[in-house]
Amino acid sequence: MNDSTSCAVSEAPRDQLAAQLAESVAAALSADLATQERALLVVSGGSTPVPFFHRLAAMDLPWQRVDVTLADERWVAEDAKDSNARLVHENLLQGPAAAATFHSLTTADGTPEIGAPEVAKRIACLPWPASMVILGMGSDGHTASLFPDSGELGLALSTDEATVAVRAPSVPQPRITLSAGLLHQARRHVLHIAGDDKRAVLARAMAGDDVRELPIRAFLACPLAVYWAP
Ligand SMILES: O=C(O)[C@H](O)[C@@H](O)[C@H](O)[C@H](O)COP(=O)(O)O
Repeated sequence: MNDSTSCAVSEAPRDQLAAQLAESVAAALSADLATQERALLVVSGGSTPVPFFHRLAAMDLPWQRVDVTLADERWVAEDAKDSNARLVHENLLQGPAAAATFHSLTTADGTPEIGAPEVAKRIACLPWPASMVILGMGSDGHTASLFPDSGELGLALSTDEATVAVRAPSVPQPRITLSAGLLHQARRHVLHIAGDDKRAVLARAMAGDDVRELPIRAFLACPLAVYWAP
């Protein structure tokens, strides 16, 4: 795995991949914490990151100096079963990593359109640039909540704002996403995916350039370190 090579692919069983990614994230946080007081890690939801969260949570790091937030979130209560905040609390903020500070992407407002400005203010107070952004990807090529069928995709790809409220016919709940511009600011970018279907989507993304068709394309030149397992 070479974090400086665009789209380098690491192939390993999923648990081994999770361990490798946890090592890489810990090294990035340690390197940044050697020169700055606090470091920021941006993670994604979904099913893929769970074993990685478990590995990272056990790492020996000065977690009390680490801020954690999400690339995107469903606009649901933090204790809802499909809340990414809940996923992070239950799987990452455990053991040594419980000392990290988590910053959610939701408010008590009824919609992300109302809550997004407050979340943006919260997010602006974090120690940017993030040490690392870890993205996932759906089989439609979405990443974070940048969905091909969302009316807000163009805004999320172009705005200088930190957050965008998103609705997409392909997903049941409204969402909030960090904008592509803010995600781009991170020092390091990782795409963590598993399965032959995701690999095929990535190959298709790498063979073209229409970001609206496959929004993951917005990150292919970051450079993006790809962690893939069968
Ligand atoms: O679900 C989320 O919270 C993220 O918005 C999404 O971008 C996710 O990373 C991909 O959909 C991959 O999800 P899986 O890991 O479940 O395939």
